[in-house]
Order: sequence, then structure tokens, then C-alpha cells
Amino acid sequence: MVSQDLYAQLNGVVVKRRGKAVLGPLDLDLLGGGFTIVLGPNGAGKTTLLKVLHGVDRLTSGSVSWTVPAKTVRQGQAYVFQRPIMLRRSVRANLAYPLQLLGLPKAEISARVAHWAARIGLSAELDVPAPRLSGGEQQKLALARALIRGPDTVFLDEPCSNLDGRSTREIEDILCDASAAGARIIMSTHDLGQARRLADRVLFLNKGLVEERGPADRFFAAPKSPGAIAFLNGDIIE
Ligand SMILES: Nc1ncnc2c1ncn2[C@@H]1O[C@H](COP(=O)(O)OP(=O)(O)OP(=O)(O)O)[C@@H](O)[C@H]1O
Repeated sequence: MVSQDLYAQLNGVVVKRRGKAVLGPLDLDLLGGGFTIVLGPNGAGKTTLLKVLHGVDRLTSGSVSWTVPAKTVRQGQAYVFQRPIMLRRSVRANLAYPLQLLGLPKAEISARVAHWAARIGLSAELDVPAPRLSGGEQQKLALARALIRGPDTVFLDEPCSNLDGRSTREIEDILCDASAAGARIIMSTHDLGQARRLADRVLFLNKGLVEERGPADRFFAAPKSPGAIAFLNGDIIE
């Protein structure tokens, strides 16, 4: 049974771009652990919502509050982008970097780097420049770099969108392990199969608004809103 504790609250959140609201107005309570999967058509505002929750997108109005102290929010959170972003340095340097920022002792950094390199199957590539890795390897490295600090919340924006089945399965396995260890996973995906495999709860966004939300089994078995019904039917939503 995943936790249902309140994690974050959005109050009257609006994000406008070029004068047009792309998110909100949103009043939203975000509940505890497990997997929250953010679904919705292209341009629905999924990326914007994830960035707002991570505290890296400027609000036009409204506020976000977290139940952990504001100072520690960013320390406890990690964000994985759709296209992996990494240092143009070795796999080892990429894994070590977030730990060096934390000021951990060298021995601790080496141990964690070795553990995560093994976990993502890159132990033999520690000295390879990260840009030379395949797309799937780069995304696994980006995920490991996010998890190596032991964040309590991980935001992922379509992390598997360009990956083959094998890399997708490996990433899902790592995420399931992180979730089982207590991390809260908040992730957008276009892959309905992935959403069904992972979701504990679903947030369905349409035109910048939360059109439907709730436990995943109920959402997939009996969606209520017209947008969610159309989305799950594979209809085009304008
Ligand atoms: N920098 C920007 N300038 C102008 N409009 C933007 C900008 N970034 C996003 N938008 C617009 O904001 C809306 C929401 O974008 P967002 O990326 O959050 O949606 P999304 O649901 O993640 O879309 P997708 O599924 O295509 O990734 C879209 O209409 C998009 O075109």
C-alpha cells in the first residue's frame, strides 16, 4: 500500500507563455509515495507541471508549497529530462558530480559510483566519455545520476520516449526499485502501456487543466471525463 500523505499543494497556479495560459488555473494536492503518472495529449502542459512542481518554472500567479521545508525541497528532488543532459566528461565524472556537490568523502563517492555503474550495466565504461554512449545508455546514466543522491522525489519527463524495449524495461526496473525503496516518482509518458504498468495514480491533463485524476486502476477501467475517454480510445484531441 503506497503512502497517501500530502506532499505538495498548488494554489491558483497559472503559467502563461506569450500571454496565453499553458497551465492552470490549478488548485491541486499532490499525494505521497509510489508512482504518479502524468498523462495528456501533446501540449497539455505536462512538462510545465513537472517543472512547476520541481520549482524551476516561473509562475505567472499562484503558489506552490511543499510539506517539507522549502530549503530542503530542491535537495530532496531530482529531475530527469526527456533528452538526457550530461557533462561532456566520463561516465565516472557524471556519476560523481552530484556527490561532489554534496561534499561527500571520496571513498563514499567511489562506492556509490561503482554501485550505480553496475546497476546500469556500465561498469566497463566508467572512463568512456558520456556523449559516446548510446541513447539508452545515456538515459540510464541520467537516471543513475539523478538517483545516486538518494532523492525522495524524482520527476521524469517522458524518460523512455526515444528508447527501445530493452532500455525501457531496464529503466522501469530501476524506477520500481527506487519506488520500493521509498522514492516518490512523478513521471509523464506518452506510452499508455508504461502508464498501466507503473502507475499507482494518474493525473490527466488537458489544455493546461487537470481534467481527471485518481487511482490508476479506476482511471484505466472507467475514465469519466470526455477528454480522458477520448485519450484512452486513441482519438485525436484538439
Ligand atoms: N518556451 C515556450 N514558449 C512558448 N510556448 C511554450 C513554451 N514552452 C511550452 N510552450 C507551450 O506551452 C504548452 C504546454 O507545453 P508543455 O511542454 O508543458 O506540454 P506537454 O504536455 O509536456 O507537451 P508534449 O506532450 O508535447 O511534450 C504548449 O502549447 C507549448 O507549445
